[in-house]
Amino acid sequence: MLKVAVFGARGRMGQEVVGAVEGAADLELVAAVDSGDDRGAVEQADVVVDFTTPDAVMSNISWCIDHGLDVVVGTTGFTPVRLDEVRELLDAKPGSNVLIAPNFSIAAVLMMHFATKAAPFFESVEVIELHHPRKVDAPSGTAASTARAIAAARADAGSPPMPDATTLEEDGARGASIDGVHVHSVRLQGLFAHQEVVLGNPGEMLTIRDDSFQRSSYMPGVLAAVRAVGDRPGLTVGINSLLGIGED
Ligand SMILES: NC(=O)C1=CN([C@@H]2O[C@H](COP(=O)(O)OP(=O)(O)OC[C@H]3O[C@@H](n4cnc5c(N)ncnc54)[C@H](O)[C@@H]3O)[C@@H](O)[C@H]2O)C=CC1
Ligand SMILES: O=C(O)C1=N[C@H](C(=O)O)C[C@H](O)C1
Repeated sequence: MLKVAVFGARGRMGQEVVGAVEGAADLELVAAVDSGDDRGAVEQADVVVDFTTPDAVMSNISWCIDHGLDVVVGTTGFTPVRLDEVRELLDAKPGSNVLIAPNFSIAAVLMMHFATKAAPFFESVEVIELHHPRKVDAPSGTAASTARAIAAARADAGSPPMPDATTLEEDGARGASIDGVHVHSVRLQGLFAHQEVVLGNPGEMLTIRDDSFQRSSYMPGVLAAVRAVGDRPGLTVGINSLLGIGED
């Protein structure tokens, strides 16, 4: 039995992860902790799963590395700078493995993969993410990660800058620009988690869209990561390699 602890256990995702771990025959839930709870039982775990907040997650990872525990992280807020900080923590105290994924849903992982492949074939690409209004961060971690991957794919392919004549703009009207890719965030009652990547050429358009309707959509990916992280030294970003989908 692989022993699992959950950080953020009383949150929306944490509760779903607790249920998924309890329902898996090969996993044992040894601790379910939230803000302010005692962490004593976490030290028995093989793997900690973190779905907390962008403010808390770096110190949580650091705590796990200090205690020699492997970590699966779904919490958002991971810029390239933060990923480098995690690598530095691992270098300073080897022994733990960390897997960080902006999105554990198969549909979202494929959406990001297809969008990255398609991006160099189009003159214009923008990202529109739509979420429930209780979400605290914008843009979503998935959208930020998609934009970075699209920008990298276009740079590798030698794509020219995207056409855009905007010189007069109300603040924020063109969304966030992440590595030059515009990202627009919608927060709407009734929605859960959705993203479109829109790609345009003269006379044609491609839309790549994924929809998560419920948090159970993340659980196969989270449990696959829990089972795999022990065999993946250092930092793994994304679950593409676990699913055999191209490169992370
Ligand atoms: N990677 C993925 O596939 C997904 C990622 N997320 C991300 O997961 C994170 C959590 O989302 P939700 O569950 O909706 O948020 P939430 O606000 O419902 O839950 C966060 C929980 O973390 C707790 N918490 C805060 N600091 C803590 C600490 N230091 N130790 C332990 N617990 C702590 C809070 O008290 C709260 O219960 C967000 O960053 C969200 O964007 C959400 C869905 C899927
Ligand atoms: O907060 C959420 O709900 C979600 N957060 C993740 C993100 O920011 O990308 C994943 C998914 O979109 C749901």
